[in-house]
Amino acid sequence: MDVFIEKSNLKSGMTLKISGSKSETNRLLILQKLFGNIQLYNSSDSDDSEVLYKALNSNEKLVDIHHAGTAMRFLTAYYSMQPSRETILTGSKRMCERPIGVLVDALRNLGAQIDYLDKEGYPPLRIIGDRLKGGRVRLSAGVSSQYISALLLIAPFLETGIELELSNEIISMPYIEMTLSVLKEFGISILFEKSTIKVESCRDITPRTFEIESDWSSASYYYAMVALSPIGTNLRLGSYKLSSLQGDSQLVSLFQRLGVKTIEIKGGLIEIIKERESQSSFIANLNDTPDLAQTLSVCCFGLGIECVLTGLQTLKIKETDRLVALNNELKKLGAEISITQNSLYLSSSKGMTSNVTIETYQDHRMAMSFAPLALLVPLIIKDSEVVTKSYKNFWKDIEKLGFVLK
Ligand SMILES: O=C(O)C1=C[C@@H](OP(=O)(O)O)[C@@H](O)[C@H](O)C1
Ligand SMILES: C=C(OP(=O)(O)O)C(=O)O
Repeated sequence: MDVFIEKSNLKSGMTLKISGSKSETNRLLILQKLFGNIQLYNSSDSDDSEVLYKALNSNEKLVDIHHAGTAMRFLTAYYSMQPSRETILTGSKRMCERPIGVLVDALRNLGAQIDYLDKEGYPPLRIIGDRLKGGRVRLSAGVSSQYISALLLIAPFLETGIELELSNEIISMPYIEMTLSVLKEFGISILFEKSTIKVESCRDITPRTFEIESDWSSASYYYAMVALSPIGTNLRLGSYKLSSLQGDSQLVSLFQRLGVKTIEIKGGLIEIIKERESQSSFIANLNDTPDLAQTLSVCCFGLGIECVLTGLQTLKIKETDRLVALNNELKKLGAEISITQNSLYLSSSKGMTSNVTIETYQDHRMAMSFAPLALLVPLIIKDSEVVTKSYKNFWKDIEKLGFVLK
């Protein structure tokens, strides 16, 4: 369904509670299944977490995880170490275009039996599970950190643990650190030195609960809304803390440069306030925080400022080629933009075209990152339901904040 958003004003002083981090949730769902005695609070209600939960609690041979990258990668490792189980793991058309060869090769080197059912290096996969022993394996860290997290999550359950030797430049490092932090919280012994990560075998943990922090990537859209509003506008978001496991909490310093200040207040809330005008140009390397690329570039366009983003090499293998999608849609609004394989350049601009229809390319972040522009001009977001991949209540929540949707 397409949604028409009238030119709207953000209601200042409102409070929103956002659902749990999908990255934290999906790691913990795997560990919960493997250890059995973990209780989760504030789990993500995203499609990606629902689909993973369902897969982990079903004995079906055919498992379809739709668009969920983490579910695809984490389950490839998980099914590989389930003795006497055969699984056909597939996903949406786009998922079958997202590479998985680096992970499959690493698992095969550990003894896993995995076949490609269509194109070499891509889902769908046939996985014949077995008791993997573990050991040392080398893989590239330059394509997706999810391959590394997938191996780290099963590592405690392998007889000898795992030793990963990472080659190439490490991308999305905070997601690897999140996986390691979660394992450490359960008392699992980890050593990360230079480019080698060792995880010890450990099958038992003391039963415990885990309170998942809300999703910082979802918070980014509210940062953009506040940045595009008059000075003094503020919102309160929960449940967040400034010392987060999520790399996207770098929003705090990134948006400080766009005039938005963050304060941690009691009760697990943060307050974000438009404190001053933004800088006149914005330059950032997003190697650690690729999911913020759309929010930041669209917000800079709304602010009319120059924007130079680098470290974007992974964007082309996400839900869509996000660099091409940004280039197409920002151009429609009147932006002067150019892209390379790993960067985006946006000139400073004045004004934008009204009533443009934004294509979303089956990418939740295309819909949510363009929506804040309705604070400046009316616009139409195509296939608005895409947001449920990570943020089920997005449209309801922004209506509460004053956005007028039709
Ligand atoms: O591990 C995770 O939870 C994620 C890692 C990142 O992917 P890449 O490592 O492929 O960049 C990120 O873009 C994705 O949304 C979630
Ligand atoms: C890239 C994303 O997710 P995934 O890779 O897990 O599909 C995302 O949520 O922006």
